[in-house]
Parts: sequence; C-alpha cells; structure tokens
Amino acid sequence: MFVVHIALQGCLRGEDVAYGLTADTGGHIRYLLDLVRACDQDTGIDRIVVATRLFNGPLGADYAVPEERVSPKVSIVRLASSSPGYLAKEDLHGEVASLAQALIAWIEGQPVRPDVIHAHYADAAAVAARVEDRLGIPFAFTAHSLGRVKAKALGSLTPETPSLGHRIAAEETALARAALVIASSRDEAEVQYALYKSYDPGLIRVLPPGSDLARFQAARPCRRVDASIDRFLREPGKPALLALARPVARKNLAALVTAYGENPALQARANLVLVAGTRGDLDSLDGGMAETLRELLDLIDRYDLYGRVAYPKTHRPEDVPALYAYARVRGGVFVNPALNEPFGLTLLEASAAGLPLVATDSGGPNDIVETCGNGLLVDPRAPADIARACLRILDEPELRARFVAGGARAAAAYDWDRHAARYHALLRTLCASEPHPGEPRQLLICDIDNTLVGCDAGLRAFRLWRSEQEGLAFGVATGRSFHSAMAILEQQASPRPQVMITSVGSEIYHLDANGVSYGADTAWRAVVSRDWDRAGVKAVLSGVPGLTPQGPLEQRTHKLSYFGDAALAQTARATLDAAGLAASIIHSHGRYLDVLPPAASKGTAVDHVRALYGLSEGDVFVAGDSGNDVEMLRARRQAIIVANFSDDLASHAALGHSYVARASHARGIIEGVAHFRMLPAHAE
Ligand SMILES: O=c1ccn([C@@H]2O[C@H](COP(=O)(O)OP(=O)(O)O[C@H]3O[C@H](CO)[C@@H](O)[C@H](O)[C@H]3O)[C@@H](O)[C@H]2O)c(=O)[nH]1
Ligand SMILES: O=P(O)(O)OC[C@H]1O[C@](O)(CO)[C@@H](O)[C@@H]1O
Repeated sequence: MFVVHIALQGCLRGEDVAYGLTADTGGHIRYLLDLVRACDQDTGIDRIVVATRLFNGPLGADYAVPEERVSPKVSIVRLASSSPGYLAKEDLHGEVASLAQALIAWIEGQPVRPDVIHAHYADAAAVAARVEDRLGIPFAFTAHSLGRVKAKALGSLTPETPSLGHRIAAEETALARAALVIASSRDEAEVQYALYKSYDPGLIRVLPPGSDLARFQAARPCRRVDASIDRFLREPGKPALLALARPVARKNLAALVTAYGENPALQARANLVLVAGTRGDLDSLDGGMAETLRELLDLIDRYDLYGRVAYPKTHRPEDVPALYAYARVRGGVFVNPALNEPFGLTLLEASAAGLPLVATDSGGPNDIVETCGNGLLVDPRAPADIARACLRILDEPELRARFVAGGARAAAAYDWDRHAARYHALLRTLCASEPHPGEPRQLLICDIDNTLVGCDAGLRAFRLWRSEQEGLAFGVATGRSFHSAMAILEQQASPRPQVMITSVGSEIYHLDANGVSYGADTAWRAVVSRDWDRAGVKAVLSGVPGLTPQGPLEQRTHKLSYFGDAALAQTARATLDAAGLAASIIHSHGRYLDVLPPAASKGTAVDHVRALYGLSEGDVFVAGDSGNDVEMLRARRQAIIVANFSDDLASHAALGHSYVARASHARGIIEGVAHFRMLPAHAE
C-alpha cells in the first residue's frame, strides 16, 4: 500500500522540529511524524509520502528542499504553490488550487499511484478533495483542531471571521467527501464534530494517538535546561507548575498566570514555569504569538510575580523531556488550561514523564483523564478553580501519587503501534474492493456487553461461525453510543457488524459499501424525532431533585441520560406525564436512567431494520443478557438469553418464549440460532 499524507502548515521537517517556532508548528506535526514512524514498521506498507508546502525565507533553508528522505520507505515532498514565502495557516486557503495542481502533477509523475491520501487539517482536505476529483484517489481526514470548536472556545471570534469561515467550509467539505475521518478521542468524535452540518458519527473512527512515550518515561533533568529556568527564580528548589504550549490565545496561558497571581498560597507553595515556544524578538512572532506573550508579561508585571515565574525564551527540540523532568524532580504539576484542547499530546508526555495533571475540561483531556486517572479537570475560564486544583495536588501526597501512578497507564493506553495496526486495517479495507455481501436472508442482532463480548474464547468461536454464515446479516444493539460501541468491538476484534443500533435504539447506522464507514439511518432519525421535545424534557427533568445528568458524552440528540434509583425513575416518569411530555424511561443496573423519544427502543429499532431488509419475523434472531434487553427480547419471536444472564431474565414473565442457552456469552448466541433454525418452521 502507498499512502500520501498532506500536511501543509507550519515548519515541517523529518528531524528536530522546533515546535512553537511559528504559531502553526505544533502538535499535528508531532502526531504525523510519530504516526509515519509507526507505519513505516508495517511490512505491508510499500511507500509513505508526506506532502507539505515548499517555502523560502528566514525560517530556514530546509523548507525549500523539494524532497527529504526520512527512511527508505518514507519521504517528505515539498510542493511549490503560488506564493513563495512562509504563510500562516489562515492564509493557506489561497494556495489550495495551486497546491492541488502541484500534487496532481507530482502523482502523475510517479511510477505507481497512491492507494489512499490522508489529509491533516482543513486546508489539506480541500487539496485532497480536488485530487480525488481529478484522480479518483479516496482520502481520509484528521482535523487535529476544528474551526467551529475554536470559534466557540474563543467566543470573540465568530465563524464569520474570514479565515475561520474558509476553514469551517473546508471542514464541512471534508466531512461530506472523506471516505473516513480519524478522531483522537470520543470527545472529538461525539462532541466536537457534532457542531457540523455534515456530521455523521458513522464516518468517524476514534483511533487515539500515542506519543513517543519511551522518550518521556526516560526523561532526566539536564543542567543546561535547569539553568535556563532557574535564572528566573528566587527559590528554584520549589515545586514547579509547568505549562508547555504554543503561545496562542486558545492555549489560555493567561488564565494560569491569573490563577497563580491571584492566589498567594499557591505562590508560596510553587513556582510557575511557562514554556511557550521559542522566540527571538517578540515583534517577529507570527499568528498572534507576540500579543499572547505580551499579555503574559503584562500579567506577571501586574501581579508582581518576578522571581516566581520563569518564561525561558528558547528550548531545543531535544530539551522537552528534561523540561518535564525539571517539574517532576521538584514534585510539580503539569497544567494545561486551554480553552479547548482537541486532544492534547502534552498530557501524554507529562504523564509518561511522571507528572500529575491539571487540565482543561474542554476536549480530549476528558478522555485522557478518564482513561488514565492521572489528574484533575478544571474549568479553563475559572482561574480560581485552576489554582485550587493545583494546590490540592501539591498538598495531598496520596492524591499526587495516585495521579502519577495513573499517568504510567498512558504508555499502555496510548500506543502508536496499536494505532498503526488499526489504521492500516481500515485503510486496507477501504482500498480493497470487497464483494458486497448480497441480500440478507436472515438477521441476527446481539447485545454487546456480556452477550457478544465478555468471553474471549466465545468471541473467537463466534468469529469463525460468523464467517461461515452466508446470507446472515449481523448487527448489534446497545445502550452505548456508536463510538463507545465501536471501541469495544474493535478492541475485542469482533466481526464487523452490518448494522449498529446504538444509544438504546435511538440511533441506527448501516455499514457503507466501502466496508469501513457507517451511515446514519435518516429514516429512523425521522421516526424517533416525532413527538420528541428534547429541550422540554431536559428542562422539566432539571427540576427533579437528586436526578443527576451523566457526562456530556452520554447525552445524545435522541437520548438524555441520568443517574438515579428506581424511585427517581418513577418521579421522573410522573414529572414528564404531568408536563404532558412524551418519552420512555429505561432504568437499568439500579442506577442508570435513559430518557428516550417514545418511538425509540432496541426492539422497535430491530423491527425497523427487519422491515428495511424485507425479512419476515421468522428470519430474525435477537440475543441479550440483562434487564435492558428485555424490551428487545420480548418483541421478537426468536429471542435468545445467554446462560450468563442477570436480572432474572430467564424467569421474566414476558420472556417465556425465549430460548435460554446452556452456553454463556457468544457461544450462547450460536447455540440459540442453531436451536431456532432446527425448529419445524425453519426446516420447511
Ligand atoms: O513550546 C513548545 C510547545 C509545544 N511543544 C510540543 O509540541 C507538541 C504540541 O502538541 P499538543 O499539545 O497536542 O498541541 P497542539 O500543538 O495545539 O496540537 C494540535 O494537534 C494535536 C495532534 O492532533 C492535538 O493533540 C492538539 O489538541 C491540537 O491542538 C507537543 O509534542 C509538545 O511537546 C514543544 O516542544 N514546545
Ligand atoms: O489553534 P487552531 O487554529 O485550532 O489550530 C490548530 C493547528 O495548529 C497546530 O496546533 C499547530 O500547527 C496544529 O497542530 C493544529 O492543526
């Protein structure tokens, strides 16, 4: 396979990238170089090219070199566009046509054409779409950061701001045109992308990045780096609150200085270390970096923080691990106060280096902190919250130790090799023209947790069995969201479902012909939208004392989720009835309470799919294990309860028609299907 990546902004080269040298030399380059390094190891990959923009000027001669070889299989190709000099990403939209032309010409000059293109950031997607128009090469898209999210986070900047308008338009095109969108976190896939008109969760796959974590695990202090910080400080031995980010408005470093400046206890307890790119003369900085730095200097002056805040002017690319080590050996904390952090590679780096985190609750840090348990999330607009969280970690050694230990999990959870393996599997399927499975003659829909998955050997047997079931369409029905379901299915190497009924039946997705992406069932969306007053239901339930909303990722357009016991479920029911609002309430595991449109349930969703496939009731099998499957099992004639059932399912009054398997988990599903197939109706 031959893959071309397009990444146009910033100062991209194979080695020694000076992150923060310009406002656009940031995490997308780190991500791409690490991705490419991991992909290079795959023997199934023949060639990888990173196409970037060629420019001349004072930033260095490297960026005017048309081809840079990174390894025998990997090279960076620089394409000339209509302007010769460096351009900020906000100005690149004017170069799209010439860059697309240059890339098309370059591809046409190659002995073999790329199988797939991967566009990084909005402007690259605009180029990729033009290349696809001309050469028919499909493209994948990774945003790295989204214009609508930035506009929302920065408030003052609206989508009408001209450059953001171009960027958002390019992102909409990417969503409408890309064969696959790769997101780094569930937050990105389910919250950030949801702001777009062309949003369809089924197009997006969450593949968390890794980081060169070994490099950060091995982080040791370096005398030269220590000296570059200590020269600012009166008591350099104190714990350090470390921030490492490009000095741009979105990173919100000013809130951290304010948090520190307004809290004398924090000043007494720790120093503040701001590593914000690399600068010579402030005036020569681009992309708002000079203004951001001036604001920081102004705050340092206003709060008279001299001797307590360090803001080194430069650091070398190889110094970054030592910067984290500086804070670690002093018992410090890594702080990321960004207004929004789409993912946040620095959080992985800091964790690997042994630092606890205080991070923004907006964006990827939600996922990272939930996965690793490595720090506290804070409202980035509340400096007092930031200060409080830092003090808690500094003052509670047990908490600190727990977060440091949690951070060590980052190395296992975020791994580029695993990313590359999953990524290549998706690209291979995209590029292969697999025969379409043909019209289904039967349909099997399984619950996921503790039915399809939960026993590795059972799932192995199921995979084999499934591969021999010609004419059987296989799907899942789950309370999980699409991406949460996809994450567990991929993690367990489940067979790829042809249909996914998610969020307790309120959403349905069908596998596209490319065998990789899914498309939302818009007819089903119309069905569940009927009589659903989400805002009204939410407003009325906000007045029920004790009913606590679950996290933002669990709230969907057609599902509101809460924590609450059975009594609260009854109160919620009565409150909705009194307000004349139609909704169904599903209470499960004694504490989860899902409020759904009246037409949505796993059972009605299965029936919708059955009708879509033109199948009769006798062609449908459903399988489940627990209380939240009752409604689906009750509604279907051929219902399978796996042996490891809970919630007294086997003796449930409404489920007398079900087959209770002797085998548990996925083996129980196989047994149940065989049972129903042997019944006289099937034998005929
Ligand atoms: O002065 C600095 C500032 C940053 N870095 C490095 O630059 C990278 C920055 O990455 P990240 O923290 O992820 O931020 P961004 O530069 O803003 O990267 C964008 O792209 C990343 C990859 O998709 C996402 O993780 C981010 O959320 C997104 O904003 C990290 O490796 C840092 O170590 C430096 O070396 N020196
Ligand atoms: O802050 P913005 O405008 O969303 O831009 C983020 C982009 O800038 C960078 O952070 C720096 O190059 C990229 O990694 C990312 O693609």
